[in-house]
Parts: sequence; C-alpha cells; structure tokens
Amino acid sequence: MIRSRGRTCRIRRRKLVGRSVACGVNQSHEPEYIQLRKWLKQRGFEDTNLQTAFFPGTGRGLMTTKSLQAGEPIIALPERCLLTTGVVLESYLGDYIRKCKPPISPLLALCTFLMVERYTGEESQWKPYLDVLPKSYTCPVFWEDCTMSLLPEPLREKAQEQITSLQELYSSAASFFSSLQSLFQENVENILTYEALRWAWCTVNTRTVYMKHPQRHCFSRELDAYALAPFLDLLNHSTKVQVEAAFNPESKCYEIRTRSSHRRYEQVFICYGPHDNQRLLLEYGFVAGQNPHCTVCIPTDILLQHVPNTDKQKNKKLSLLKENGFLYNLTFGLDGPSWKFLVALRLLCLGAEEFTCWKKVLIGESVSNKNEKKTLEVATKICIQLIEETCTAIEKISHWKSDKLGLEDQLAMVESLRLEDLSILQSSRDILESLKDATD
Ligand SMILES: C[S@@+](CC[C@H](N)C(=O)[O-])C[C@H]1O[C@@H](n2cnc3c(N)ncnc32)[C@H](O)[C@@H]1O
Repeated sequence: MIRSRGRTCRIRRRKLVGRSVACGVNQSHEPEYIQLRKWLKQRGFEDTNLQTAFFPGTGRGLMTTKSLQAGEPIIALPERCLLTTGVVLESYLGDYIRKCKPPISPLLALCTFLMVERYTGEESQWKPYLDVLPKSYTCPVFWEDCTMSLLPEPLREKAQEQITSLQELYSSAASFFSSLQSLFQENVENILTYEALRWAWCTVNTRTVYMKHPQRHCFSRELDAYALAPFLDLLNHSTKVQVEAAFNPESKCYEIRTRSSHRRYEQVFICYGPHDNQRLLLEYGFVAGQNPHCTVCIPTDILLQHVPNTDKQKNKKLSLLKENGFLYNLTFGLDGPSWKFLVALRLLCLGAEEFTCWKKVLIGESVSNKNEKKTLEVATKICIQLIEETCTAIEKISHWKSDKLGLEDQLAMVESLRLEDLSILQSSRDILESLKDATD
C-alpha cells in the first residue's frame, strides 16, 4: 500500500533533493586516502570532520560531516605535516643546495624535492602525499597550442609568458640538476626532465598555502612563502566564502577558520583570493561560474585601432595616457566599462579645440556633451568588436569539440571562460546603449 507521506516528510524530501546537487561521493574509504590519514596521524594530525569526496562541477574536494558555523576552525594542520623549503634544506638535498652557485630559488628547491621524491616512489617518506597528488594539471602550461589560440589575447600573452618563464627556469636549473647525479644510478637528465619540472611547478603553484619564511643565504632573493599542506590542499575555491588562514606560531599549526557557515555533508570551500577567471585559469587551471571578480580586458591594440591617424594630437594623447597609467588594464565589467577605460577614451576623443582640457579629463571630469557622446560611441564599437571576436571563438570551440579528441577538458574550460566574457560584454553593451540614450 502506498501511504501518503505528509507535509513534514515532503519538506524534508525537497530539502534533500535540493542538497543532493551539492553533495559529493565519499572517497575516504579508498586505499590512498586511508594511507594519507594514517601518515598524517603519525605526524600529529587527527580530524574526523572532513572527508575526501568527489563533487559534480568541482571534482575532488573535502566534505564536512558536521555543520560548521561562521568563526569555527575548519582545519589545523601541524607543522610536521607541511612541506616547506625548511624541510628540503634538512633533507639529502640540503648540502647540494648550500653548495650551488649562483644560489637556486626557493621555488626550484621545492620543485626539485618533489621531482626526486616522486622518482623515489615506494621509498619516499612523502609517498602517501605524493600518491594523492594529481598526475597532470589543467593549467595552460599543459595545453596544446591549438587550445591556447582560442584564449582571449591578453590571457594568451600571459600564458605564453608563463611557459617561457618555466622553460627559463628549466634551463637555469641545468647545472644544479647535474650536481645531483650522485643521488641516482640512472642519468639525471632522464629523471629531472622538463615534464617532471612542469608537474612539480604546477603542484607548487596550484596547491601551496602562503607561509612566509625568513630569507636564507643559500637561496636567491625571491620571496619564500611556500608550504605544501597535505589534505588541507584538497579544499576547493569558492568566491562566495571567506576564510582566515595562517600559520599559528603558538599552536604550531597551519589553521583555517571559516567566516561562512556550511551544512553537514556539504563541500567545504575556501577562497584562494579575489581572482577573476583569467587569473584562476592561469594559476589554478579552472574557471569559476558567476565569478563577481570577472572583467574583460581591452587589448591596447584594439583601443588604438579606434584613434584615427588624422588626429594631429594622437601621439601626444598616447604619451599622456602612458605617462599617467591609462593605457593598460582597461576593462568591461558586468556593471559596464571601467572608469579608467572611459577616462582613456574621453582623452582620445577630445577634439583639437578641446585638447587644452586634458588635465580635467585625467581627473575624471567630463568636458563636453560632444566629447561624452563620441566616447560612448567608440566604447560601444569596441564592445561590439569584442562580442564578435568572442562569438567567433565560441563557434570555433563548438566545432573543435567534435573534431579534436583528447582536448575536451581544455576546450570546455576556454568555452566557460568565453561564455562568461560574452555575458559581461553583452551587459556592458546594454549599459552603454542606455548611457548613450541619456546623452541624446
Ligand atoms: C588546492 S587544489 C584543491 C583540490 C583539488 N580539487 C584536488 O583534487 O586535488 C586546487 C585545484 O583544485 C581545482 N579547483 C579548486 N577549486 C575549484 C573549483 N571551484 N572548481 C573547479 N576546480 C577547482 C583546480 O584544479 C585547482 O588547481
């Protein structure tokens, strides 16, 4: 017999159905996570409230088995669990690092330790941690050239710069790597390869927490603020939460406290910083939906295409913008064109007879209705040009999705980024249209 379930039951069911979207599949019983917990326990970390789980949308993360209130600690990881340059210096690598001239960077020291320990395999003291690290990363340094070509220009340039600096790090490490030959039976060149460094570099870049260490003479002068934090580094990012995170010198633990509340069995998030999607993609290899920090950058060459060569003051205007920092970081946002972009355009749109007013323009004043109209017209043209470019890229992505096997994840990520850009640009275009109507 089917019994009517009653109102309370229906409400409870509705709540559960709603929540199941956010709920993850518990993975804590899998051997590698059991080993990790055992290893952490030996190093003084015991926690029963967080469990490894797989969540739709964000992938692997941590779920809480009790509700968390704002202000409560999420996790406190003892110093003995952290992998820092201090640990590296105390290891078998310490003497090699101290002897190296010129000194290597703290980043290279940490990367080398990860590469060697990964190669060591079964014998590594860090094996339980290494076993749960991703085998590969989704950051652009791992991308194929064809996917890279679909990124918006300013991001493509930054991704290219990142690849170049990683290649330079690899070349500059050559003599340090060969000094380590005595640690291995196999040729060191086959162990400490570019691919191994790329993996280690992404591990450090996507997973370390900020923990400033004193400057050490055996390292070059780059900032040393890295700590790899096993288990804690399974926490995913959300723009919607706020946390306090720092190493507590009294408890000797790296502690994270939430300023948001989490329900039981929900994923616990932290915030990696107020990053836009371009930064998230570049540094962490993912894109966050509905990211309030997102803007679309306007490449300088697109801006310049809209300044006529017949404008006799063109060069003077450009050098004024450059000197005053108005030529870069110009953006469209969900709330319209940025103030900086409008100032730059107002100056570029000044007629010859108005040019003496340039100082007023640079402090954000509007000088005439004519100038205002022209500014909004050019801003709309640039916005439409970027909308068209974005739509062309989205179309290309949808063709490639069926053609280019193996690139689905990379293409899906560029697609999310481009779709987010499109909605920002469309919103900016609508705002510009209403501003234009208001000046008529
Ligand atoms: C510190 S780790 C977090 C744990 C990670 N998900 C894992 O399985 O090891 C950072 C990485 O997690 C992923 N990530 C973090 N937050 C995410 C989110 N909101 N959506 C999708 N991926 C996310 C990205 O790949 C990022 O580089």
